[in-house]
Amino acid sequence: CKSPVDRCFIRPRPRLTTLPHTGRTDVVTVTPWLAPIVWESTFDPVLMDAIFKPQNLTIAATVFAVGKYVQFLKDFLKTSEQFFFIGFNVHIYVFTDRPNDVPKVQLAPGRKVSVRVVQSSQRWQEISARRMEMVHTLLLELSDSTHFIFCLDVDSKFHGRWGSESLGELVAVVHPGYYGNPRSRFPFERRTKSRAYMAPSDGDFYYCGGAFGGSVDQVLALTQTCSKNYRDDEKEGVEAAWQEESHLNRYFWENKPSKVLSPEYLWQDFKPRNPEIRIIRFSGVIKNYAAIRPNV
Ligand SMILES: CC(=O)N[C@H]1[C@@H](OP(=O)(O)OP(=O)(O)OC[C@H]2O[C@@H](n3ccc(=O)[nH]c3=O)[C@H](O)[C@@H]2O)O[C@H](CO)[C@H](O)[C@@H]1O
Ligand SMILES: [Mn+2]
Repeated sequence: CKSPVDRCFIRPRPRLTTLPHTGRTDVVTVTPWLAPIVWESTFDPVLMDAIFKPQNLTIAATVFAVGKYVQFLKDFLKTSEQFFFIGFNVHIYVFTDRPNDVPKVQLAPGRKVSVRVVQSSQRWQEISARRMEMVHTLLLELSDSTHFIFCLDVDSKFHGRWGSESLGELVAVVHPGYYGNPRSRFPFERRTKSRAYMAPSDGDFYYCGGAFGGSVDQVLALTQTCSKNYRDDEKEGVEAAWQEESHLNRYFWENKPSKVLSPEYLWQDFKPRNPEIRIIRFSGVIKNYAAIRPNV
């Protein structure tokens, strides 16, 4: 047998009438609109890479490190070298107001970091929310040679594989804080005056603002809508409960993600690991908000 793709002919074939031995029965693995929900043991990483690697894809990632958040870059970049799309072309775009403080991290062949200088703000809410329009501007400039993009929080580290299994046209990550809660407890924007408004009966999952992605075209559309809605709210003196995360959730309600990533793809270090979380791939570090944000 020549390639890992061929290997699927010699490994035990899944039988449709019995639960596959590689599947999961303790968690939901498909949405009601038939998008996969990616958990450990629902995919074969060797097979997935054998499908995607020959396509010579370039994966972009954006990360913002404004003000004191530059301190998170070193671990973010170093751990991305260990776990994020290993063996693919990866281009990480760092947006910062402190370009001289961006650490030099040793990169494997095919991997690149670019720095883009952005303005700071006196409010962390604005720094976080304005990411949408800056990502949108970046995407307008990218050539056809970039295929997929992920937009990630910087205050985080990779701890496990994040690879080709996460690729899709429109990719959302379920927020680690709310996946056990009923819809009524999701912290959606509930005021009708905001464009991020969600009615009590609305919502599939509560998705996180700290990680999302998809094809360049799909993320272009997403960032255009979310940044416009944030700006239009702002003109009327309205800021959604969780800024761009609220607008993102509204967007994913109207535009269903084609792939959903489980909270393995954005955990939080302060949370104990629940039994269904067999691997933590990416996780937010514990931080002292008062010490690192420009406002409280
Ligand atoms: C895990 C997760 O889903 N986190 C989301 C959550 O809070 P978080 O508490 O995780 O927000 P945060 O403090 O990490 O801010 C979001 C991101 O904005 C950037 N930043 C923020 C402040 C600053 O002074 N400098 C700077 O660079 C940085 O990339 C940071 O990772 O809610 C926010 C809503 O506003 C965002 O949706 C975050 O993505
Ligand atoms: Mn964060």
